[in-house]
Amino acid sequence: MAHVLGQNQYGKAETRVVRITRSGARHEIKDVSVSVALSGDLDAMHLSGSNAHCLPTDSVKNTCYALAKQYGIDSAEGYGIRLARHFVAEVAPIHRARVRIEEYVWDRIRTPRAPARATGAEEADHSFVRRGGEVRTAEVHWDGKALQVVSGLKGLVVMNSTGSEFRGYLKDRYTTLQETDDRVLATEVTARWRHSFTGAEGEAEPGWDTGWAEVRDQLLEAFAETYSHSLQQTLHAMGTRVLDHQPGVAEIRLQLPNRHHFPVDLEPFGLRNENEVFHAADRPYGLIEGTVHREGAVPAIPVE
Ligand SMILES: O=c1[nH]c(=O)c2[nH]c(=O)[nH]c2[nH]1
Repeated sequence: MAHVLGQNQYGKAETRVVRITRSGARHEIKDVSVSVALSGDLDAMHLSGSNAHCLPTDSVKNTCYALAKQYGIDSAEGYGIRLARHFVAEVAPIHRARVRIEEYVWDRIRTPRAPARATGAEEADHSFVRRGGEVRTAEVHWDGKALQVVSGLKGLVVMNSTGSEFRGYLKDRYTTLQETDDRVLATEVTARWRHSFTGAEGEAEPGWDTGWAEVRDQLLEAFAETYSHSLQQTLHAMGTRVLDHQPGVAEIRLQLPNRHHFPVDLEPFGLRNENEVFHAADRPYGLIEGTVHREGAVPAIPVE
């Protein structure tokens, strides 16, 4: 008995598009994951092996980038409608398109040093923190004699849409990376800081909550205000900022994965990508880690 081909669809899932709009110094960012499923006259592809009706999923992905460049991403819905209409209108065998979009929302980092503007004083022009997903951590060790308290946070995702370069690095025969004087710098901060508090009789306990909030602010401010030659240098600036302002913190350890944003090559479609459309890669990632401690303090936060 013959079997019947039932519902089928295909497309590209989870294309990560970051669209930066640069209106002068003040940037806007849109960060989405797009999943497109197309269906239509695709029976022959499954039954006979003819690919004549198949627009490659690679082209579907490219379309996501190209339309983001040409029309921007005004809203997830608007972008989704544009994409869905595009495939049905432009690709003859395609009769239905389903476009799912997840949008990651970014807020501007607030820093006292940001230029005051009519539109949002104290908000950085090109430094952003991703909303949601952040976790506060604490680790306490007590062996009956010595107390060790380490506060922390993880999942704090930040981005500078400019103000970052990476050049002058060592090159060997396997180096293909091109130098850049203007790149997107994005990372997901894991920070742990050890308090000098010993819990001795009569020693005042620090305000854990206010201290934690201050450290978070200082990490964000340093990230936003540092012109970055590398993530390593930014790490040092962030750690130093915390030690400068928190006398009760003896050391801070930071783990900063470099969340690479690769400019998409739009030349094949006759479009110029002027640092506007990026592919946000999730792996592999550079992993930059380091401790900043006070002179004389013996680092005790474990290296993971
Ligand atoms: O800030 C960076 N540090 C690196 O060590 C590195 N390595 C790399 O390929 N890109 C970058 N960026």
